Amino acid sequence: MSVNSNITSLWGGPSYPTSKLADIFQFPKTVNPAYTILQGPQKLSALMRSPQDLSSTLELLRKIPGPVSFYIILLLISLFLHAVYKAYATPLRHIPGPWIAKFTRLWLLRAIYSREYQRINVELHRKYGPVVRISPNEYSIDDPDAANIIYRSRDQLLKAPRYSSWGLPTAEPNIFTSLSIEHNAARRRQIAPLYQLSALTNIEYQVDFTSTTLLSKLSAFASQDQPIDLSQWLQYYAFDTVGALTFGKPVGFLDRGKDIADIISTIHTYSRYGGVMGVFNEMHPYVFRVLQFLAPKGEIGIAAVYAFAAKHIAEWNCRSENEKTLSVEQSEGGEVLKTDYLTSLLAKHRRTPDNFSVDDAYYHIISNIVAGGETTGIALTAAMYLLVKSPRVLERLRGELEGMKRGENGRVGVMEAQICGYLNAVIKEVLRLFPPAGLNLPRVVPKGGLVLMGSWFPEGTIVGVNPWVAHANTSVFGPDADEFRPERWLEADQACANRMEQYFFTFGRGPRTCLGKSVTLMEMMKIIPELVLNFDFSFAYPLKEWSVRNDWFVKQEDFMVRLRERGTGRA
Ligand code: HEM
Repeated sequence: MSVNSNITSLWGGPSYPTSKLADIFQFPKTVNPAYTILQGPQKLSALMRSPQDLSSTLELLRKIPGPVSFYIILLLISLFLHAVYKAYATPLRHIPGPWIAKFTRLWLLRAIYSREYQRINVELHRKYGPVVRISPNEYSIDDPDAANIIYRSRDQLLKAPRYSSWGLPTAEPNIFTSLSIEHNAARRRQIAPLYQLSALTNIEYQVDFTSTTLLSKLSAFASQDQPIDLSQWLQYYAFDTVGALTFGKPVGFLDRGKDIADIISTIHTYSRYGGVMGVFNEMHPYVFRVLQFLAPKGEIGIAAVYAFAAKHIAEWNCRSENEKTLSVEQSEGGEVLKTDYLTSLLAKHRRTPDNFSVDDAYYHIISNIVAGGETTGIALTAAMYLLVKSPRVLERLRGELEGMKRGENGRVGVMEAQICGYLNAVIKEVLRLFPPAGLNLPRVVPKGGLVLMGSWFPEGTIVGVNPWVAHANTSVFGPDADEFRPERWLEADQACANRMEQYFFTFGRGPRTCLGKSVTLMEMMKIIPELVLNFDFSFAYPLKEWSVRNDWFVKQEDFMVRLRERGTGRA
């Protein structure tokens, strides 16, 4: 697959900011009764709950000329009988859950569409217990022993087809969306060493560069005593940082103080699309093509990320042979990061052109931006929010950090941060209380079925744990699981610590665990100390809460703060 074909085959962009995409799911207002049935999850569930609506719909259907209405009624009856059969002809019919979810995936669709799935899912488990039926063939699990089986490393369970909805049906699946164990493993092997913390420390100066830009922006806001949306600036920071690590220079969100080419909002809308569409993933290739057809053409949104990457590859290709050799030499010595991911991967291509193509490099770097920007921005926002809300924790953290050693350039080094016990406990607790991924991580029960929590789950059943549910489990994290208390990670005895560690789902579990975990941790370890040492933050509007929306990534907005420089840091 050539670089160009990749770019042109894309769904081009931000055409649908979150609110607009929602409109796509609303069918046109029309007198055609078939549309009345299809008008979206809310209407449909209302229809199912209300016999009056149902009878009026049947009345409408009756008005359609003879044979057509006959076939529609036949179709509805067969669908109904099929749903009833699926609901009860399973050994898992005793598993509790919302009544309607036994019969149709529409309950799940509606719950995800509501953008509050993490809250709904936690409440479901509080009401029904450790296993809940959330669709005719899908079960949400909250049990550490069952989780050990579902996310095991040997004989790993396949990812559920839902993941394909985050992929482009016209292209090779990416590492995250791939449903094939072999494909995923082969692709992961190509780059995994470059994502270890030891490799990343070589290029942490890229993080320092964007940190300095963020801190000077915040200083300016502090001197103007201007309220700012910190969630937005931390998103710019996270995207610029992962951009710098990937391409050797930031995309420029911080400098320009805006979402360039709507890249950030498009990635977010795309994650919402994947989450909602995943429930009926078999329709994704068709819906995607329609959206692609409707999307404005040009280098905007995700297409802009691809174009940005293609431009950097082209620039590298235009270098003289001498320069190229030099950059290969700079990156020689096996799998090491010398300047950025792209240069290292192109160097890998240069060393072993038959095993690793330029397109392979292209394939890998895109996922850095798509998977690594928003997630880290969310984690940083959660950290700052929880610290502003918890003066006790903030004070203890500052106490630890004030004496910490700095690197030569005056910035906090990851090696120094790694040995700060309380800082690491704070980061862990933030990621526990506010995991950025907010849907179940579904897997398919393999041939022969599985016994989970004493029940037999037949082959093909979908099972999964939601990080929000796991982290609210009081038997693992204690009766104060709802509280932000970093000390829990420092005080726990070995057995309890192991149990918490095993049930820590922020980055997933098992062989498909997050590849970029160390990238995020490095960013958090470096920037959180800088922020809390350099500034005092206070809520700009104490009575107004931030807004949180679950679109697979549980993103915050309107985290409005005022800042004051403390004079003890080194902004
Ligand atoms: C707070 C930050 C992050 C969170 C919460 C997060 C969360 C996750 C989760 C939960 C999964 C596993 C999904 C599953 O099992 O269904 C995952 C996979 C993945 N993540 Fe992250 N992630 C973060 C940052 C990053 C970064 C910075 C990168 C890249 C630079 C990245 C790249 C990936 C990739 C490539 C996968 C797919 C791995 C595979 O399936 O083999 N992530 N992430």
